Amino acid sequence: MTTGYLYHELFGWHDTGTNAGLAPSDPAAGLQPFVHFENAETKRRLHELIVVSGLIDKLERIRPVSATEEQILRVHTPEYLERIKTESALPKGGDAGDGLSPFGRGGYEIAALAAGGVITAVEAVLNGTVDNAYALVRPPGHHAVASSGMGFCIFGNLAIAAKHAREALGVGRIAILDWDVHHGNGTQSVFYDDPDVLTVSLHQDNVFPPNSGAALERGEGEGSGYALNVPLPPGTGDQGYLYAMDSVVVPALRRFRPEIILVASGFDASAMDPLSRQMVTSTGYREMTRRLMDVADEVCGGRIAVSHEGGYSPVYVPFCGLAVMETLSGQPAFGDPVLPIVSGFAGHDLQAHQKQVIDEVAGFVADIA
Ligand SMILES: Cc1nn(C)c(C)c1/N=N/c1ccc(/C=C/C(=O)NO)cc1
Ligand SMILES: [Zn+2]
Repeated sequence: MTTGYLYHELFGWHDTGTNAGLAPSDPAAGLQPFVHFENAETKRRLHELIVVSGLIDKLERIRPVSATEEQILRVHTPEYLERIKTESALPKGGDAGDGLSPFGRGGYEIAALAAGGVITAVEAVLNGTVDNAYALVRPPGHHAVASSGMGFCIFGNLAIAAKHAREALGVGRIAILDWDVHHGNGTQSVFYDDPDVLTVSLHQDNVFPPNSGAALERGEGEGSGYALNVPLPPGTGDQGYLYAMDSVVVPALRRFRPEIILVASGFDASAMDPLSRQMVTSTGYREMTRRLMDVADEVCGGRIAVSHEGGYSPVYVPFCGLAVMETLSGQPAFGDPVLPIVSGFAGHDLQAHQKQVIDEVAGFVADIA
């Protein structure tokens, strides 16, 4: 099994400042400056664990190539692209649109490298250089919509890569699974009316964006039925996520039969994440990846390309990400010293109210033609 791995130090230089990602510091309101939750550390620590664990020697290193303006414009408006370029040239940079997604000078070039990194990883999988790939990119992308960034995202990295695969490489059906704990609203919006791109989002119910990702968001027009959303209750642990994989994701992929599966891989559903309230452990991520690989082997020659999204625990993101990449590459587990703590939490078993949500969405899978 040849697994491609893409990372670049520039991703650690994306400057998100000290507004914590929630609101600019404001002493009068008691808001002290705080490192932005979407910071370099959570990605750099994952990269360094991949190196220190020795897994890096089992992976095929892929060098990112920056996305071109033409590639970015397949998803984003010219006005938005120009605004990012203009603000990126300023001494203190700018913001992607919601005041929570800042970038420093040169932020455009880094965001273009992130989007291009995902394109590069997808191309390596499609041309057979690697069997599957993980692009550890930053800034993340799954919240970005055509005319604005949001939720720490500047460009829709995976959406741009999927558009490239279809429009430049002639790929037919593409499935995009988003297991980041927040709704993959941006990716969904790009393909909402497209029956050839299936988007499936597993997320904690109504965390971010507000009022986004309900089970009844199922696509529109020609794309009706080709968006699936599983708004999981807070506290959902490994078995809840695995039941969602078995009941919704795998059956949907079997019916849809994509030519490649893309994954928006955030680790903010982990049991140690500060921005959400799920309980997934490295074992949960390992098993989710295993199930995805099994169905990918069935339907699309194992072709999977993964793009890093959120995940804000500097302690646990490394072990969750390592578990995914060990599974993708068929390597044995290095070990997760945090696992005894988080796997011991009560509530990992499938709960009735979680099963109810998942079973409702499972009923929609039959509408995939
Ligand atoms: C502040 C604020 N104010 N209000 C009203 C809302 C709803 C706010 N939440 N902001 C957030 C909360 C979480 C994220 C996570 C992004 C991610 O990890 N995506 O994968 C982004 C923005
Ligand atoms: Zn997230």
